[in-house]
Amino acid sequence: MTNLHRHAPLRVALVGLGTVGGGVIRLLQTNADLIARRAGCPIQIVAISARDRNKDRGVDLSPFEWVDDMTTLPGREDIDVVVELIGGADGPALTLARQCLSAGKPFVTANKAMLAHHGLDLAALAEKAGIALKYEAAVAGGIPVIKGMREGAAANEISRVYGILNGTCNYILTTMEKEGRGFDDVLKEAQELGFAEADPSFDIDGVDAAHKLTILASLAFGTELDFDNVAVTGIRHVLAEDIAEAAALGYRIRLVGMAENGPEGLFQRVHPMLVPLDHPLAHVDGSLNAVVAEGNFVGRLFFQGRGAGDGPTASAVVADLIDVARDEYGDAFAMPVAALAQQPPADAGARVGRAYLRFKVQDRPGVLAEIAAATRDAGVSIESMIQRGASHDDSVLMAIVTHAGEESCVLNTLERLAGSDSLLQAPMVMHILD
Ligand SMILES: NC(=O)C1=CN([C@@H]2O[C@H](COP(=O)(O)OP(=O)(O)OC[C@H]3O[C@@H](n4cnc5c(N)ncnc54)[C@H](O)[C@@H]3O)[C@@H](O)[C@H]2O)C=CC1
Ligand SMILES: N[C@@H](CC=O)C(=O)O
Ligand code: NA
Repeated sequence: MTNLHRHAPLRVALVGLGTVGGGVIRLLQTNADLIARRAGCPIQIVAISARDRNKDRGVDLSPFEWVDDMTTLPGREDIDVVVELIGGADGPALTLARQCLSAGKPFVTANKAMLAHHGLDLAALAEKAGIALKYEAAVAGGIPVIKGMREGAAANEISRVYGILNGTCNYILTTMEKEGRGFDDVLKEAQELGFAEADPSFDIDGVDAAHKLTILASLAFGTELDFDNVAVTGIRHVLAEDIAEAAALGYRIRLVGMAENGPEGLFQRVHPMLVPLDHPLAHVDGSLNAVVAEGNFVGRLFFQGRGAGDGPTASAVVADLIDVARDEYGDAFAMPVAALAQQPPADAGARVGRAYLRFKVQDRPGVLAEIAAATRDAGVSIESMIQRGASHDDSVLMAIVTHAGEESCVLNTLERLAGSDSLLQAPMVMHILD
């Protein structure tokens, strides 16, 4: 340790000792001296808590006091800040957050589920107590996008924010694409690498990305968090054939979270999209995340980095602790809760864009004409089409890219085909990023 510290140590209680908690312990140990110089004081874990005291976590926990009842932490005067790395929108994480913020104890969390659902209430508690509520790890893991949006881009009116917000899905999609491996096999690997949520359906069904998008949208637009109006589609129904057809058409498939704000309302959606090869998001691979924000003075900002895993996520948690030690914090959502605007949701059907439609159909005369008639009657104009027969049965895969048109017309095409006995499975629609 150097002798340049300005203050006594920042004393931390760490709750949750899984992937991220373990990473935080390792990072605070490995970079202790540098962190102390940057923070102006050493950052020391004094107390730890998790569900299972006896589990081997691959880190030495003996220097720390084990606490069985985490609800005792908010009242302790020998603890300066509580770090919550349990997860879950409600339950013990939320109880702990409320107790800490009500008791005037600064609070650091990586819990995007809790923030997406209860962020405004928690921010109001922090505001009332005049203390820090920090959550850099909650969105895009190690990328300092919360700081970037809250501080760096704070002068701008942001019209659109979008990006790849889930490391597990990006790892699955890009590994399937590059190595031709199956979905379940790659998901298992993402879990072993510590990327996935405790319940991985939150990842693959797009819910985790929606939690993060909710937070980003509030920061970007100065609007209240509105998780309930995020339209969510995950990657469960993306087939290896879609990835191959998208590649043949000049695209890569990514799970994209996108939010736009304008006079027509707040548009928020998470869905697999076709990303043109010349767009930077097409080159974001593995557990990388990326966020694009378009500001009226700064122009296009592009943030990229590791969105999941112990090291990157711990990096964000400890950055928050350094801010707490420096006494550098402000309103959790970049302005007082009362100043956040209430914005109604926009009508997605009126959006104009291009789309990819995939049909698995019977290989028999008239099927192509049936689909073409449905698109024509719905007012959808076709830009390109690929049709391939399967070698193992008499099915045909038809992949269509439309010209730009209203999304409601694409949905109308599907409605016209609903119930057709030519379709062997439900069609897939993916919008194309422009
Ligand atoms: N793993 C990652 O790459 C990232 C995770 N996060 C978030 O960080 C948080 C922690 O995630 P992980 O470390 O991956 O989870 P994990 O499942 O590896 O660890 C969770 C820890 O919390 C403890 N825990 C769970 N329920 C508890 C309860 N009721 N009482 C006491 N302890 C309890 C477990 O014993 C375990 O030590 C979650 O909110 C997650 O969404 C955020 C960014 C990235
Ligand atoms: N499960 C999440 C972890 C980080 O937020 C992901 O895969 O991105
Ligand atoms: Na982050």
